[in-house]
Amino acid sequence: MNAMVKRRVHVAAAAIISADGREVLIARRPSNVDHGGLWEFPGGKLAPYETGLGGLRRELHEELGVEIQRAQPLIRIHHEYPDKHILLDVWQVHDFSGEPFGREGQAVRWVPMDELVNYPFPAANLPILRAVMLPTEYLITGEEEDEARFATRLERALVEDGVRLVQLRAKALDEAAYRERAQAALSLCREHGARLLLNGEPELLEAIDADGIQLTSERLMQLERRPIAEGKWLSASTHDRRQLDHAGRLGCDFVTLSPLRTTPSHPDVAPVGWHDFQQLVERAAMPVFALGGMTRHDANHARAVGAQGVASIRDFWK
Ligand SMILES: Nc1nc2c([nH]c(=O)n2[C@@H]2O[C@H](COP(=O)(O)OP(=O)(O)OP(=O)(O)O)[C@@H](O)[C@H]2O)c(=O)[nH]1
Ligand SMILES: [Mg+2]
Repeated sequence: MNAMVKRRVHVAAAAIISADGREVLIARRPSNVDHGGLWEFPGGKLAPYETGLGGLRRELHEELGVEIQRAQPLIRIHHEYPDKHILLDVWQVHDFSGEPFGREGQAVRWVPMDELVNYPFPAANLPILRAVMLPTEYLITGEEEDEARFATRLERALVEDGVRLVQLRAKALDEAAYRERAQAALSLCREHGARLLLNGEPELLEAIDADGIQLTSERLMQLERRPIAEGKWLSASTHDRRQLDHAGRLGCDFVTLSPLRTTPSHPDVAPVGWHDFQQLVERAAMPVFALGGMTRHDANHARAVGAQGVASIRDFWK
């Protein structure tokens, strides 16, 4: 086949979420088709002139016998298969009518989010799994000198705001003090079912069994290989195309992209703005959180332009 005329395929797929928010519906591809026997998110190729959501409505009706009531964009993935370029346009479906079943004879199964990794999916699907498992809000902890007040603030965000993803950022602390705070933060996060990423060196995970590491953009660019195991979450701070591409090569599970707006903390840095943000995110190989002047009120807009959601200190650290 001539590589110059690789087929371009636009596919719409759905992460259908159970009413309690804990499970997602997956289906097994028949053994006689492309990627046969692998699991997938239900959906299929768009017909000419169909929109993503329009095509998805048709596919879910045909494949599962359900009608979409409410859907939100989750992630768009561009992936090169040997024979084709595929755009996977994935939607999170929160409400639907009808009882899903395999109308084409395929197996369908409700699976708890954190068991998704045990199912074999096509190669393009890894970022989708990440996106399904991640929330729309990412709390970055702010300055705090007092450990008791730190704990109170973190617990407030976990309980009142329902935060489920936390980055412990504490540039003012020395290593010993950081570790101590990390242990306290980890217990609180565990207690409330939240994940904790440590902002710092990958080696920190040897001392503190947190859920992952957030790299600075500087550290990101120095690394040539993923520095932590697949079972832990790797994130990085990015500000431009070069850093996003490098994060993709390194196998980052998600990233932040900033500053979306000008912020008091970085007044001299030119903001990315929604327009460029959307273009950068479109080509990113992993879920992206918008950071910089964001509040939870920006989350829907962020999703609409392709982001996983918003990351913020200000809006959660009260
Ligand atoms: N639906 C779906 N397709 C996926 C996923 N991941 C992935 O790589 N693909 C690929 O995207 C393409 C989707 O094609 P499909 O076979 O579902 O298309 P379709 O429902 O329109 O079927 P048809 O062409 O047999 O009528 C396949 O090449 C498939 O391997 C996924 O999670 N869901
Ligand atoms: Mg299909």
